[in-house]
Amino acid sequence: MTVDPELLIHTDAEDLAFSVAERLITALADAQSTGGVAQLVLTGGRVAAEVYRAVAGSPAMVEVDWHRVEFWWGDERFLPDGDPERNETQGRDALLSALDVDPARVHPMPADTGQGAEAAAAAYADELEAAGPPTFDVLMLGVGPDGHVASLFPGYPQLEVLDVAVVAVHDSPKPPPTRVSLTMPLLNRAREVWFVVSGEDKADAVATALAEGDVPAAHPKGENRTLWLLDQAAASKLS
Ligand SMILES: O=C(O)[C@H](O)[C@@H](O)[C@H](O)[C@H](O)COP(=O)(O)O
Repeated sequence: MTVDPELLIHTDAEDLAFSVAERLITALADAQSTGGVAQLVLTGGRVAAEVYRAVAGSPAMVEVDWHRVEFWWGDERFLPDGDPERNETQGRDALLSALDVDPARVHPMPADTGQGAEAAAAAYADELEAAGPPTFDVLMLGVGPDGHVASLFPGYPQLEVLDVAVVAVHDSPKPPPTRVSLTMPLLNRAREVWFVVSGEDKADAVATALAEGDVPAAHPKGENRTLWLLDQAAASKLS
């Protein structure tokens, strides 16, 4: 069962980042409250990195047993290991390096070792098959000005792929050109889907997505909750 999206609008990007950070800490602690492992899917991008830095700097972060959080990624820029543009690199720099994580529970998408993005996608699909949860607890998504989520771009064939978990993306309109991404079925395999969106340049995409228009961001829905966590600028085209 999926429910209607919930909008939470924040004053500005800083307020958004701090609010989402506190919400994430609470959600992970709640997911652990029955003694289990919290399953989190990270996204890339500037806005997400601000959230990660706010989590790492929050006094409340002690509420989470970070050793019992499983970290996945929704997409990755297919670049060599350690490349500063990789979502993994940015996630480690902004968040993971500040936490006492269990390295075995950190699942970055493969770096470019010359194997090709298709092989990387297949390898991550295997990892999800072997170690992934039936349902993620929280799946975070940024949204592009064109309404893309993860590395699923408007008009790209990967949007229609329903029979595999992870795909390679080439000629991405957002650099770098080659990426690896969860497919839409996986973006819907979460108790909560959180869209974290800041800035006027996203306002049209947000309005289109919430009107169930023809953008990728219109499709991911949480099984329990779908949260649109916005600043006023990103919400400025909502009627
Ligand atoms: O690899 C990436 O770039 C992301 O995963 C992508 O989906 C991102 O979340 C959006 O493009 C928003 O990015 P910004 O927050 O930088 O606008």
